[in-house]
Amino acid sequence: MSFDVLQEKIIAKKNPTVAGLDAKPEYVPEHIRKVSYEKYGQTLLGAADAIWEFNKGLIDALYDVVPAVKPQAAYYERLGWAGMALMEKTIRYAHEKGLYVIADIKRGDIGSTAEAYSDAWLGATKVGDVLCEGFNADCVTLNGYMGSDSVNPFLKTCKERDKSVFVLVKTSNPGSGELQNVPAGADDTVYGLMAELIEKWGAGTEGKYGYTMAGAVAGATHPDELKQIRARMPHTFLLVPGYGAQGGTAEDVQYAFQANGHGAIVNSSRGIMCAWQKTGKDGLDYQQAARNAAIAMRDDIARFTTIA
Ligand SMILES: O=c1ccn([C@@H]2O[C@H](COP(=O)(O)O)[C@@H](O)[C@H]2O)c(=O)[nH]1
Repeated sequence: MSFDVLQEKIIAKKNPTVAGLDAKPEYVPEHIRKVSYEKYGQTLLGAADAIWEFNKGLIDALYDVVPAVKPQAAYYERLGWAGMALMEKTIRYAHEKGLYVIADIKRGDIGSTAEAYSDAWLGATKVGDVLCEGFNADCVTLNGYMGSDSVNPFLKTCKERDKSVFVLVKTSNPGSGELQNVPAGADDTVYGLMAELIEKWGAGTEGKYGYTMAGAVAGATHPDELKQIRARMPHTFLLVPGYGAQGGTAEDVQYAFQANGHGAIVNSSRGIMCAWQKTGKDGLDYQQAARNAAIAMRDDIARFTTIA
């Protein structure tokens, strides 16, 4: 079961964190960009080549520290076809290094289109008689606010290919409350109803750690809601973005975990990828800086959360 694999990687590394790979050219140190731009010019291909070198370097520096990486699709899509190839190569390389890959795609659409997204990111596409694999991530993020028919095709693929999903419940951004915190139902909120739906969608697929294949996203920046979500979703693995760059702290994210320290993974993207920008060494030390930042995050979270 996919979340069992993730939980076991977390236990083995004693580290419930995921390193985000938000592929922005500005995050890549100058010495790497220079080589790629000389080869391909200042083009989308040049940017994708520079980010590929950067991603490989980050993965090499982090694979024995973190259990997972989370490439954010928007940054790859922005680079056109070169970005799509970069995404595929990055996922493959992370897998070669034993990392669990969460593709942050936040998709949501009508059933037939959701099926196409699901084939693309978790499954395979039938071409003639042949099933051709696409990105082959272990897990994707989804926007489930279109309802069960937008999520079901992904859950079908999860069952067939042992994958999992994280569905948005309470997002980390400042405006998330505009809709998600609106009162709804009998003494509830929109995000509370979504939490209930996700528990229902996943029911019956629990793995050995007790989590279903339908996980949920709950931001570190809203610790009160995080606490409530943890209590209301006992069978749901949580992805917790918002630590670090968005202001979430180790004290805040402790509420995402169950008493045994299981059931959640905390993301940091800029905090790890851009750590080199704070060392004053022009990015020549970007690998060491990323590694130090990932270790510091692990140790920070361990001050409040112990993994059994
Ligand atoms: O509620 C959400 C859902 C997803 N994200 C994504 O996580 C990372 C956060 O990056 P940082 O640099 O660590 O702030 C980014 O890819 C977001 O798209 C989120 O922030 N909040």
